[in-house]
Amino acid sequence: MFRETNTRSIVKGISWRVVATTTTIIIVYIFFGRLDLAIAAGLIETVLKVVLYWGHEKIWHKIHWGKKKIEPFNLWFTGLPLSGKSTIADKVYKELEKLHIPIERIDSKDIRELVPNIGYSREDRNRHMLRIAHLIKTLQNNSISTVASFVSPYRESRKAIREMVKNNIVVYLKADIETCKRRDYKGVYEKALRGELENFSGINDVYEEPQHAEIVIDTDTVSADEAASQIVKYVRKHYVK
Ligand SMILES: Nc1ncnc2c1ncn2[C@@H]1O[C@H](COP(=O)(O)OS(=O)(=O)O)[C@@H](OP(=O)(O)O)[C@H]1O
Ligand SMILES: Nc1ncnc2c1ncn2[C@@H]1O[C@H](COP(=O)(O)OP(=O)(O)O)[C@@H](O)[C@H]1O
Repeated sequence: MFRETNTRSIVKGISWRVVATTTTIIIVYIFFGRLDLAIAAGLIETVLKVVLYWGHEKIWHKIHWGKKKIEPFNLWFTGLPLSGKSTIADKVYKELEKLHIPIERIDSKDIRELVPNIGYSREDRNRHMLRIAHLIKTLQNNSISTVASFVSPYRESRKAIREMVKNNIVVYLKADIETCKRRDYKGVYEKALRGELENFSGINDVYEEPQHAEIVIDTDTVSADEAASQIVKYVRKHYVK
């Protein structure tokens, strides 16, 4: 993020006055063929317009009509491992970035690398979710929206997130467990089925389906592109009009 310095504003103001005054001088000279008149018009215009511009800006500063506040929102992707969370969330994030709103992407794999000693027990995952909720809340306090993707298999942790975070949009990516196993490019289902992973959601631990998700998409039948487009449409309708 950049902040406009006072020096830059002043230099920009001067450069614009030079361009505008020169234009006025040229136009008056073309019409009347008198350089003295053209320069006088240019000078009067400069003084008058500096004062008028200042007044005009002051008045508009007080008028709130036509201004739209963009409320930060959180898109929360949940679903079984390999249901398509990262794939679709990445696509959605790429599209939302084009709207020039402050937005961040938070994916489970990046966060788990940063937070050591966090496992997959119910207690660990619930604690982990509270940390993520706190992070999102902090970003929202600075008007930054988020696209977050986590398995988040338990209702209580998704409820905690909803309570802590503003404008929470739960996106439940439904997928048949057999489909997820077929997509297993990470080899995690294979490991879980061999008994090498404990508490693996959908295999040897529960995935509690969301009951109040704002968006539900079945990735068995809906392509990743179509899913992303549905989600972006929802965000544009409710938050970025
Ligand atoms: N035991 C166990 N259970 C579930 N998932 C496991 C487990 N071990 C490793 N993995 C891989 O880690 C990813 C899930 O991490 P998350 O941070 O999203 O989980 S949670 O939200 O804290 O429940 C998840 O990745 P995704 O495929 O991106 O969902 C799994 O591949
Ligand atoms: N309709 C779909 N939506 C999302 N991903 C899909 C879809 N069909 C096939 N896939 C594939 O399934 C895999 C999903 O992996 P990923 O996005 O990492 O899931 P997750 O983050 O839920 O573990 C990717 O290889 C993706 O290309």
